[in-house]
Amino acid sequence: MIEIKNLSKNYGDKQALKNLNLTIKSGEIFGFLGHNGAGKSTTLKSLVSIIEPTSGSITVDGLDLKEHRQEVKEKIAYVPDTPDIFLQLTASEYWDLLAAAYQLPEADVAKRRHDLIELFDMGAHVDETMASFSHGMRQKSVLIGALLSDPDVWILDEPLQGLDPQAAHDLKELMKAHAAKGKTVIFSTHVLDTAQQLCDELAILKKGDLIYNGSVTDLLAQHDNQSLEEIYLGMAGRQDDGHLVDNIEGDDHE
Ligand SMILES: Nc1ncnc2c1ncn2[C@@H]1O[C@H](COP(=O)(O)OP(=O)(O)OP(=O)(O)O)[C@@H](O)[C@H]1O
Repeated sequence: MIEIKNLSKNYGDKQALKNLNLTIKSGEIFGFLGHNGAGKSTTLKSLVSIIEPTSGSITVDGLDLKEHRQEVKEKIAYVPDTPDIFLQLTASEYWDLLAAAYQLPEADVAKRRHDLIELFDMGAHVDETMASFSHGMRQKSVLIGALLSDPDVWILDEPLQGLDPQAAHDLKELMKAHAAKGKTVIFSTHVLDTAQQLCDELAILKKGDLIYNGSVTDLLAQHDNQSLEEIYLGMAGRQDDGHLVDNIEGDDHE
């Protein structure tokens, strides 16, 4: 279980996160939704200690992140929102580097590495550089690297971005299977269908504020016959009755 208490993050005088309180239970898929700049990546980066929160605390399975940083990090797989990293390395060198950093014995990791490469159809590309990859191939390489150590908690920032339909399907199945084993999957997405399909629980952020936390089922039940898109836009969206689109593509401009 992950507990986030009174978490705030300021960048200079910009408040990216305002007093966030959340409990994320093991065995569930937890999704973060929110417009660009709402604070999703800031939250996820705080959970993996990439950024230092301005205030508040995070505990993972009862361990305070500040006091047990290394121990907690070993439990976590993190996929950042951009896969443009270690571009000079081949995919194989990148995974070797991660296995060494996590001190994973070759014998333990070999089968999982092989299986992940096969699942994401990267076998023909292991000796090619990350720089030569398409966005989706880099994303697959980063996913394989993050999941090599078989950590309990997966924290995935827009993980489906750029994946082909097969890889997206496979990753969603992996996420469900991981949660079904009683482990934790946390991810952010802008794709509401994906959120509806996958999430047990949701947090919706708006300009650093938490505006909804609960199950997708409850959210849909509270809004008769509305789609998740309609509900989401009603809560987090702009109230402009469509005139901004008309300004650009309306009849007056024909
Ligand atoms: N390193 C930084 N320096 C200054 N401001 C930052 C920094 N990182 C994020 N911010 C600001 O913090 C706010 C939240 O950003 P964050 O990246 O968490 O949003 P997000 O919800 O992940 O957005 P997106 O959907 O576009 O990825 C934004 O206003 C952003 O400009």
